[in-house]
Amino acid sequence: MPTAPRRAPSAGIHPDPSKSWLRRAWPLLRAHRLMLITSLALSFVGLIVQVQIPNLIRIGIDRALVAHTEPLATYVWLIAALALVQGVINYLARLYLLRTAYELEYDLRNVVFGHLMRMSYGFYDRVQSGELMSRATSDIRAVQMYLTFGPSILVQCMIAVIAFGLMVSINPILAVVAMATMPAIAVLGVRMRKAIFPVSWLIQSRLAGVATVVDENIQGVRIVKAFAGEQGQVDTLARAADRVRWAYTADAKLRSRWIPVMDNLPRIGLALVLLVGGLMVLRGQATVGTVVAFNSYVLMLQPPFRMLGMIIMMGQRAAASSQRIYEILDTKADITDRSETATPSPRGELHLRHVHFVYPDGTTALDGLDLHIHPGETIALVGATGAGKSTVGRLAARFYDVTEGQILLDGVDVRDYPLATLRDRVGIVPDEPFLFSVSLHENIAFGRPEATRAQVEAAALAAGADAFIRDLPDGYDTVVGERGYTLSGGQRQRVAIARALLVNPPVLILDDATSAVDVRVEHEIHESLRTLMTGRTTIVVAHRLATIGLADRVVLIDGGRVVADGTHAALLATSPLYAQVLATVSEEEPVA
Ligand SMILES: Nc1ncnc2c1ncn2[C@@H]1O[C@H](COP(=O)(O)OP(=O)(O)OP(=O)(O)O)[C@@H](O)[C@H]1O
Repeated sequence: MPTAPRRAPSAGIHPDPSKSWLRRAWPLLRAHRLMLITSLALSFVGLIVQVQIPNLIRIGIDRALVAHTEPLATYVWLIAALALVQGVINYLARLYLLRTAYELEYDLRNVVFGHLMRMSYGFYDRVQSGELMSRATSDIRAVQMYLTFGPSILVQCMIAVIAFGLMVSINPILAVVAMATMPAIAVLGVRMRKAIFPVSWLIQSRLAGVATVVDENIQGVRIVKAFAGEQGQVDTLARAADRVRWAYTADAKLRSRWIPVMDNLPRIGLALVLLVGGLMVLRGQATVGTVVAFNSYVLMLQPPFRMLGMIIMMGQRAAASSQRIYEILDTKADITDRSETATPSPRGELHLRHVHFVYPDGTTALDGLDLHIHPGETIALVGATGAGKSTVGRLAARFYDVTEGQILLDGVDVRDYPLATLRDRVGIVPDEPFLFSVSLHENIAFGRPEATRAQVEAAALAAGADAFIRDLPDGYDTVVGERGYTLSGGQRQRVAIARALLVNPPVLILDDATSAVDVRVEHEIHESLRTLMTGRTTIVVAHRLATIGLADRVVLIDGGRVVADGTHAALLATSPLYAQVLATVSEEEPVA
């Protein structure tokens, strides 16, 4: 299916954090100002038309029904025509307003997601994905709503000014009477929102809580089932759902207390207009048409006054939401292109010099590691759990930057490569390969989206994946289930190997690529791995004896540094620690 070309966001957020949230969001609004202003202008015109209708009713009643000086039909047609015009104008105003809102949301979403994609591993170590999801959805919506619906509500409030002017020109005393309840409606509206607002927040966060429980259980359903944890999880969900129920009930109680009050206030306004207006009619100071028209004005004016409270709360919510979005956008990506140095032609020589590395949470993983790997060499990294083996690969591919020391690829510091070039030259097959819910072709071609079917098939063939893919109902077009769970561990592993093969990097890091599979499948994968390793420098993080067998040289790591380096046989003979680590490894070796 051809994908639509992506529209780049029209604008971003002002980068200066010292500015107010609205000023920082200003570039976004400005980018869509034409559409927003058109919508606001249309809605203003619509309101002017709307305000004319009660006045026409007044004239119609007074002249056609009371004085009999003009035909009734004239007014009926006139009002119907104005209603039609107002309908068309309102349709356009609403259309443009919603389009502005969704364009703005599109921009904000793209800006936030683009920034998230630039962030490094360190950032994702710190933040919770649920928290990010909520920022990327409900916070963006809250800001969008205020930026677009806020001005629109303000324009609607202008109706009060226009209508009041018109009422004063008809009957000043009755105009004041008609407006008498409006301040009370505005004040009570603000109070109502203030009372309801915290509960709405509570509902939002509790709904997010339920979503987290559901999400974790769907993601972790295999563990839940494996440990017969279904009942426990159902109870956990019931507790979260009960918290939501409580918050909704509290919200319902508040609303049922406030809404009748808010609904009845305009009726008091109507009664006042009838009382004062009626007395004036009896004394000949006003016409019947005026009383009817002012009734309509009272009803027309109360929604904008009610909405004042809403706009204040929307503003507060948007301010809080924008701060959470800005927090993400203000976090600078720490792994970025450093300089524009000429990159040497790839040979695959990797040299780690006195590398120290401390994870963002303070854990020291590497502590003065020295390692030189020659082009085309395959080394196995061996060590006890937590020794720092995987960290070596993460630093070589620059998922993190070294704290001290240097990693040189073909004589140039990895930090001096453009990131895209570096990632092309250092490939990683992780221990838990991640597959996207797209076709197998797209999964294999992830690093080379332009690859042809023939290239994808060749990579899959070399990785030993071609045969099982062809057996699937749609072959290479088969869409794998979420995270590739419709495939077996060994199949996923082979798809990941094919993905790396297609990119063809001169340096390859296999992070324990066979840990998830049984010995028979491991044997088959080793065949694929051998193909993968030929002609390139390879680091294998090895947990199994068989994997160590793939390497020319074994490097033993302990406490974040190299403690022994040589062939398997030499290390076995000279390093008691190596023998000890191997003994643990062999114990973990699954029985075939
Ligand atoms: N993202 C992280 N944040 C903080 N500390 C981490 C992180 N990843 C690893 N560590 C810590 O760094 C140290 C080295 O971890 P590393 O994953 O490199 O070990 P390893 O030798 O690959 O272990 P294993 O064989 O168990 O996979 C460990 O103490 C580990 O707890």
